Amino acid sequence: MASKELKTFTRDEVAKHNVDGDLWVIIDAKVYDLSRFKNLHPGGAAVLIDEEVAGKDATEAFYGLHKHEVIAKPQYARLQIGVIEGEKSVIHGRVVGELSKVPYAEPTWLTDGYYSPYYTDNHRRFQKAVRKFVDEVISPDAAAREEDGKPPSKNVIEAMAKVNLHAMRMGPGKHLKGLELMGGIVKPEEFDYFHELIITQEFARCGKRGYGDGLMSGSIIGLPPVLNFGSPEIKARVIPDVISGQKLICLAISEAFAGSDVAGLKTTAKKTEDGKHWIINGTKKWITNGTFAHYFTVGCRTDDGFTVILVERGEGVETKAIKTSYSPAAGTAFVTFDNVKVPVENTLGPEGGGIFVMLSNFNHERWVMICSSARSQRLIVEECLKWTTQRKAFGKPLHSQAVIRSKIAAMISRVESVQSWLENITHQMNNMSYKEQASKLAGPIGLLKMYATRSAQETATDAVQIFGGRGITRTGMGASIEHYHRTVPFDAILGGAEDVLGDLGVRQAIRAMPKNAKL
Ligand code: HEM
Repeated sequence: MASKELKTFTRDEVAKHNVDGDLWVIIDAKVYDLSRFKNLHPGGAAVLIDEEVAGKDATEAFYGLHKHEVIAKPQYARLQIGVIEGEKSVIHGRVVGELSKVPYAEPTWLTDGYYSPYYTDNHRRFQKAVRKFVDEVISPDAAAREEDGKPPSKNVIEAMAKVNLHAMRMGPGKHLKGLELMGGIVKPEEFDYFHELIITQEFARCGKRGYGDGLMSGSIIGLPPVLNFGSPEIKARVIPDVISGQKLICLAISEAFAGSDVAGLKTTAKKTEDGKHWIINGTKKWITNGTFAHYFTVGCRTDDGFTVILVERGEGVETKAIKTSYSPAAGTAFVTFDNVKVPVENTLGPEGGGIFVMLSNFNHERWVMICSSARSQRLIVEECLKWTTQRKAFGKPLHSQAVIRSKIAAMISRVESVQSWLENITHQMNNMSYKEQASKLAGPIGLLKMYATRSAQETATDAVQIFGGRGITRTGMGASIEHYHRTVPFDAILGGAEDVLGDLGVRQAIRAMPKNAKL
């Protein structure tokens, strides 16, 4: 509705429209005519005709029961007929590209008046641009695709390619050479792990876990073996395909038979008699992006042990969707390889050296997952702070209950400690060679991922308790909480189960114990 059509009313005038058939309410200094909408109201007519609501200021009642996005929808916004004389609306939803003012809703470095040793002005400019891009391009698609379960839209993948987001999500390195990054905000040689952390954390703000994985997360784990171990010919063909968003690649390691236990994998690759091809047979399970991937980075048993081979979709390759507890937008697949013939040139790294190819990939994958988990937890803190402020129980805001404040205290402490440890590790990554990272950071990253995902699950449980029935309802006020609680275990399983990672961290520490260290 154009604003000039809106009239100005006094509160007394509005109060006269307080009966069935002539029903107005005030919400945030705006006047709504609900006379006809009343019978369509999902919450029923009775609550609107109630004498506490009809003709009155229903701001508090409205925000106790609806998200702001309800009233921002065009079909409801047009119920507005006027504004209250001399008053201004103060409530607004997320503003594109803006930082939240809710305490702890942003990491410290993005909070007014606080400092950080890690981020430069360039990181800040980069964050602004990525946030705007996510708010404008990705978030609307995330909400729609999470609902209909289709893969992320092609126009989003293409828009990401245009600013080279796919390439940046592989981390700093030679693959960025000559590319214009985020419209030139950051030079390829300046791009560091804090820039990548920013991308991952801004993406996580969409709060749609299945879609998030659908957004080419398969490439983040499937492409590095090609980048680091592919032959020059393979690199020249596959890398441009993937970073331009034209083709998708996924990592196919885990099987119904084995996950973390790579030695237990059953997919085989046998050489043809002339030694020119591999013949691959076997199955892979839980392969993220598998249903729509064009390339598969596949872990195989070979005569020499374990070997990683690049397979293209074609004869003998089949993918079927697996129903998981998050959206099919992630493209989670069961993959079968039936006598698939692949040139030996597609071998990634040395034959029998697949374990090293995989291990060198794990640190980055797990670090990306921590970045994402930390940001998703923060989103939940923001939801809980808003909800406990606007929701009244026993006549007072929910946060007037000490037990609620204690849950929020624990949530804040968890997310802040995860973010601080993460930034410390990211700083180490910026200052270590890839090889040093593999030897010095595998343990800390494993431990932090374990800590982050345990924290995330505790926060999810606390949030459901705070939201009550709404925390288990897919629409309405608690929709984000329900979604988070349902999908949070993905972080704790993908990239290595919690106990395995914690153990890895401690074993690495034990190996480094000095022989002369005694009590
Ligand atoms: C412009 C005014 C209003 C619009 C457009 C509107 C719209 C909606 C919508 C779309 C829902 C479905 C739930 C959701 O998506 O969040 C809903 C539920 C509800 N509404 Fe309204 N509503 C309005 C005003 C009010 C007011 C003033 C009350 C006063 C008490 C109210 C009480 C409720 C209740 C009790 C529910 C059910 C909530 C639940 O299931 O948790 N609504 N409303």
